[in-house]
Amino acid sequence: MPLYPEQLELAVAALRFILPLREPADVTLSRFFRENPKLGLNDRAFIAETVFGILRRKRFLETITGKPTPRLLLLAYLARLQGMNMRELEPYLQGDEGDRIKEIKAVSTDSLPLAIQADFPDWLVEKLQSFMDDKEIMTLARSMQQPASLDIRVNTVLANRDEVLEVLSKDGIEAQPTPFSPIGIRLKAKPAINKHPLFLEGKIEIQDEGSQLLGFIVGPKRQEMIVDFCAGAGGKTLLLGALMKSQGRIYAFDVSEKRLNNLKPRLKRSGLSNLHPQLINNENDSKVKRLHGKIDRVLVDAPCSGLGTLRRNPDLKWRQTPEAIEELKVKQAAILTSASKLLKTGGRLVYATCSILKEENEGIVEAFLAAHPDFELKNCAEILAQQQIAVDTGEYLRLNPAVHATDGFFAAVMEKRTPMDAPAAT
Ligand SMILES: C[S@@+](CC[C@H](N)C(=O)[O-])C[C@H]1O[C@@H](n2cnc3c(N)ncnc32)[C@H](O)[C@@H]1O
Repeated sequence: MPLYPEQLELAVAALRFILPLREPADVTLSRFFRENPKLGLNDRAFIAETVFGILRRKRFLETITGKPTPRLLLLAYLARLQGMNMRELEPYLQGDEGDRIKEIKAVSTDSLPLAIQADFPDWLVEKLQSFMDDKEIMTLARSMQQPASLDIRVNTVLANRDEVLEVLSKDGIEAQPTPFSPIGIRLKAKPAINKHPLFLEGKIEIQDEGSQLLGFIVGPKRQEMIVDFCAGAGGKTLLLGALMKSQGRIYAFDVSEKRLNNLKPRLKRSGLSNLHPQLINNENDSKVKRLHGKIDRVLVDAPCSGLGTLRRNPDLKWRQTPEAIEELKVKQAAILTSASKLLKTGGRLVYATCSILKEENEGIVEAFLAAHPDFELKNCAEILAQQQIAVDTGEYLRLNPAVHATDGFFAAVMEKRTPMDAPAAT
């Protein structure tokens, strides 16, 4: 669809509004849309796509433009990354912008440092270099420079995948089954699926395929007692509830009242009756202690840097800091330790993040296992294979957008041994 100059101006205004990056870009963009209620659907789509496209390549665009204004960033994005030629850009250009764009188009990028090509902050590249080579970092970075697909999960309590695929096809929404999750569907485009009857009737939820796989890693059985320790707005809780066919009992803990409140309408739509949201003050809350030793499976979907979700939240790479990650690591270890006390002997503890950093993933799990010999690491690939899910990343689940076309996720499964099997602490 051709651009028109007003659209370009609107995108510049949105970019100016968002670029200080004082809060998450999606929050600021929603505010921009609320303050500009007359914008049509096409304008909104163009603005969102453009602003997020620029945030994904902000460092690269700033480098090739020198000291850029939001307008120049946008023009450079259209010229360099969207492949618009000078003739197409001409109607939008002012003053000497034509000359600037010609220069920008000619900048050679082959010898740019890795961090600029990857479009990562230096500190992130340094952290990644401690366990990845430069080629691997570039492959990961390129995958994170692309927008994420729109994945949905079929709520198997109310529908099955074939039936949902049939409705979508009838409604002209192109979709296909996700390659790994047996209850996932990947949409070709980004329709407003949250307005579709399938969504309103609770038959589908929006959920990245990687997030869906975490439910299968937990593998809850009907009649079990489950705790989703960091349930948030319940993305994974709802999946666990459906996998249990609305039987058994799931406690959805979180310290954020706002997030738990966001779970309520989703819970209502889902038709599930086995979920019990519980606001806790912290990981040592008395509501947690009351359940010590009584739970079959615990999911710790820990608060993390979120760096596995850069396709969706590209602003995170510019807002996250090494200092904040240090604080998160302390929190992650404390939550995992508290959560582990909930388990019965033989129970399953799943630690998961949407981070790509070893220090938030393997680092936390290895320290936990060293201090808790009563827990034994289990093999994620085997657990998935038992459910006919062919994702083999070894003992740990390590999903990566470059390999699996999902967000970056990590999971480890640990089982609480019977006391006599447990070796002494190291
Ligand atoms: C990665 S998010 C959870 C996402 C959620 N599981 C989902 O699938 O949508 C991490 C959550 O941990 C919560 N959290 C932070 N500190 C916590 C604590 N001490 N105990 C429990 N939850 C905590 C945050 O409020 C946040 O909702």
